[in-house]
Amino acid sequence: MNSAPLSGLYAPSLSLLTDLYQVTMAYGYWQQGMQDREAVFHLYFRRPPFEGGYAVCAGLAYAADWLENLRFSEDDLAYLGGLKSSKGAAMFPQEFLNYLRDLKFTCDVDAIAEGTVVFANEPLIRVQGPLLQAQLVETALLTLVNFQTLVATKAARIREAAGADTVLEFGLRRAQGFDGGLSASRAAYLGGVDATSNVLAGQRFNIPVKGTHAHSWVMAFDDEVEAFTAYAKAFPDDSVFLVDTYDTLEGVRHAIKVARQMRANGHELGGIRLDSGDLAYLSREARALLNEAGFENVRIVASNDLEENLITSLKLQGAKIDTWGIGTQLVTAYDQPALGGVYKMAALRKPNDSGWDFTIKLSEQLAKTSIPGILQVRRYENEKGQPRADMLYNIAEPLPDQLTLIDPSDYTRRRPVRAGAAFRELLQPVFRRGQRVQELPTLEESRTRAQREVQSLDPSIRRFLNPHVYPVGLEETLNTFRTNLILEKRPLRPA
Ligand SMILES: Nc1ncnc2c1ncn2[C@@H]1O[C@H](COP(=O)(O)OP(=O)(O)OP(=O)(O)O)[C@@H](O)[C@H]1O
Ligand SMILES: O=P(O)(O)OC[C@H]1O[C@H](OP(=O)(O)OP(=O)(O)O)[C@H](O)[C@@H]1O
Ligand SMILES: O=C(O)c1cccnc1
Repeated sequence: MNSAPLSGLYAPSLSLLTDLYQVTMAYGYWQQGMQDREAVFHLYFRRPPFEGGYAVCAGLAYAADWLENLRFSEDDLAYLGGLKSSKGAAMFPQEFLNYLRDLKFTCDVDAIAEGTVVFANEPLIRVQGPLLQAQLVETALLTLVNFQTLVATKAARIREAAGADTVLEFGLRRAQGFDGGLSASRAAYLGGVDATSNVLAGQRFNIPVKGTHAHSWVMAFDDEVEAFTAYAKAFPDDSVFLVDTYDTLEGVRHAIKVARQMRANGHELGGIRLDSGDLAYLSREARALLNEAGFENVRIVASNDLEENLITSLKLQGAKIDTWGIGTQLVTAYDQPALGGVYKMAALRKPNDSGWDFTIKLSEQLAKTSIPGILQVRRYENEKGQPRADMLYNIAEPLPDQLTLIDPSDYTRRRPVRAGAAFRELLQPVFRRGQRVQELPTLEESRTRAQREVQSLDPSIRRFLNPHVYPVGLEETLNTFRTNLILEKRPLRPA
């Protein structure tokens, strides 16, 4: 179920889930005879989303599934064969389509496990293999990883604000289409919500499904008491009544009335839901009414455009809310609708030679200049397993004895690595020569990892407002190499 999240969702083949320019470049490389030149690409983002201090990596299960199924079907080839150039000729010749028909994915892929906390500039995925293939997979990897990482991060922030309270994801109706809704539900669960209202996500990913009822249920009856009584008849042990259709506190009194009848019949009301008005005030009043009536265990669910900052504020206001229902803001990542992850070439084998050319994309801003090399991410941790700093280094070059981390956007900021400091390497093999070499963790395992990893971060990095920047440095020889490559590639303009 979890290992093949895309299968059967769309057409038999998803290989055309790409931008046209990947296919035109593939044709060009093939025409040049460059298709098998070995190349290395990294997928990374340049800034954590939501002006936060970290991101939660997600989407690898989808990406691995897509890569494993990368082959062009006859329908795909017929479609590509029908594409025309501006002069009306076939865009791709039959020989190239034949090449695509036989194409098998043979790259090595290393990736950071889903649920790991990650930071700017760290490759989440490294692809190494024939240039044509390593380039062709760019768009799919980005679309599959960017969105889920974004939503998992939003969910982790909401989880942080909610503490030990229950968080339900209610976003499907507001999501970016059904595929957006489905991957958002998966990523939200991975990032830390407890359940979803999305039944398809429940079925496909084994996520617990939960919910209450809508205003229309109340409107379909003559009055609230009748509506609640009918709902309790259908779900005597799992009822949560939505109390704000007409007047919230009056609704709470009606819920209490029905809860008494339920208790007389041996059942307990599960909760009430507030969906409008001042949620701090109304939840406190509702709690008082419920407690006075002997319903201390009836939970108060709140919804209405909630997100992490509102949850924090409501808690500060003394709101008595046990369960948070979160839709729009979570699944659309409302305050930052895209992660901006990129996929950049970092190394290319020299022609007729076994050595590497390390490649770089320059930018006016140092922060946007790519990092050359075949990169690994080494995470240094203290005795308690808390992350202290990450080091990016080039595995194709020997490491010096004394390691120093250099901030990639400010070389004056540097920190030496203590001798014997404990670390783990974050990029782990997923494919070797196109074959899966690792069973990926289940969604549940990735969710557990995410909670553990986020909690292990220093609170200064987790805070929402102006978080501390977690140190990610380039190993000194890599930094020197990068600086020299920038100087070599940048044209000298006389003053
Ligand atoms: N005590 C509070 N402090 C801060 N924000 C709150 C508080 N109570 C509710 N909110 C938030 O204020 C926003 C607007 O609430 P409001 O009740 O006006 O919503 P509404 O959708 O206009 O209500 P209605 O459904 O009655 O039209 C929502 O995002 C809600 O979550
Ligand atoms: O507010 P969200 O975080 O997106 O959570 C989902 C919302 O969806 C439902 O109502 P809907 O918005 O369809 O109608 P309503 O606003 O009129 O209640 C529900 O009552 C929530 O308010
Ligand atoms: O079950 C609910 O209460 C629910 C589901 C979807 C959207 N809003 C609320």
